[in-house]
Amino acid sequence: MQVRQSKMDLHKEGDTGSAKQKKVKIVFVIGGPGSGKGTQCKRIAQQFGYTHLSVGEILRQETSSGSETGSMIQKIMKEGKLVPSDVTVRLLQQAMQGIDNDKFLIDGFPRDEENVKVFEDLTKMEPEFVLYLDCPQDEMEKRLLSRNEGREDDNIETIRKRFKVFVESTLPTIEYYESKGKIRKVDAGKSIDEVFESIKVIFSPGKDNKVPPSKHKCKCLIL
Ligand SMILES: Nc1ncnc2c1ncn2[C@@H]1O[C@H](COP(=O)(O)OP(=O)(O)OP(=O)(O)O)[C@@H](O)[C@H]1O
Ligand SMILES: Nc1ccn([C@@H]2O[C@H](COP(=O)(O)O)[C@@H](O)[C@H]2O)c(=O)n1
Ligand SMILES: [Mg+2]
Repeated sequence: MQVRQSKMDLHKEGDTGSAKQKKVKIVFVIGGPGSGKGTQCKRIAQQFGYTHLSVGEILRQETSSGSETGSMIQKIMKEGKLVPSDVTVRLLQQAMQGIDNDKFLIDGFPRDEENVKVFEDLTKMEPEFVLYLDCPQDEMEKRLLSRNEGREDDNIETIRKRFKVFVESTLPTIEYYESKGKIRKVDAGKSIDEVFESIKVIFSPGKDNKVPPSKHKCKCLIL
């Protein structure tokens, strides 16, 4: 069953049917809170033609919809916890289905092993690679406390809870992708420009991005 006509047709649950093939390249961007995911994704999207989707932003938008799901999400985010993966992945799928691009940067995803499993089950896709912004915690804390964007979760109490979730739930997903040879780690504790210089190497074709040429192409999906 298709929801919308788009160059990007993702699986919907129960859609095991037609043999239409689509090529979509997905890069997950993970790192601790304040590691600079949003900042760097904007630059990558601009320079390399990706569509940047921030999962945190998608969830925040849902909180202003007035729906019951929105209220549930708002409560969870305030506590620095993780939204159930079925909710998150469905909202992410909806956001992707409306976009006519075949290259996506998914910022802030996955956050735990359940995110990974539900994403793989519902979309039948895997990321091309996972960009990991590795940043010292004291630097991330400093950045978040001076971010000043009015986010309800940018207070010291919630920030510490988010760090705990990162260590306990998100780091294991990095190990999972490491075992698949998909982690591209950069030192995100440097200046914005310096971090982007390291990232450019990873995204530039023909550079030492450790993606073997045969695997660098988009995956073909059978829908
Ligand atoms: N390399 C850097 N050096 C100094 N400040 C930075 C750097 N990267 C980002 N910042 C600043 O730190 C703050 C957090 O950055 P950003 O919003 O990109 O992080 P994030 O990883 O998306 O965080 P979150 O997970 O909370 O959404 C912003 O105010 C941003 O301008
Ligand atoms: N996969 C995700 C991503 C985010 N959340 C929730 O949103 C909060 C903010 O996310 P940012 O990426 O903008 O920092 C995060 O603390 C979680 O509450 C989520 O549940 N699952
Ligand atoms: Mg962000």
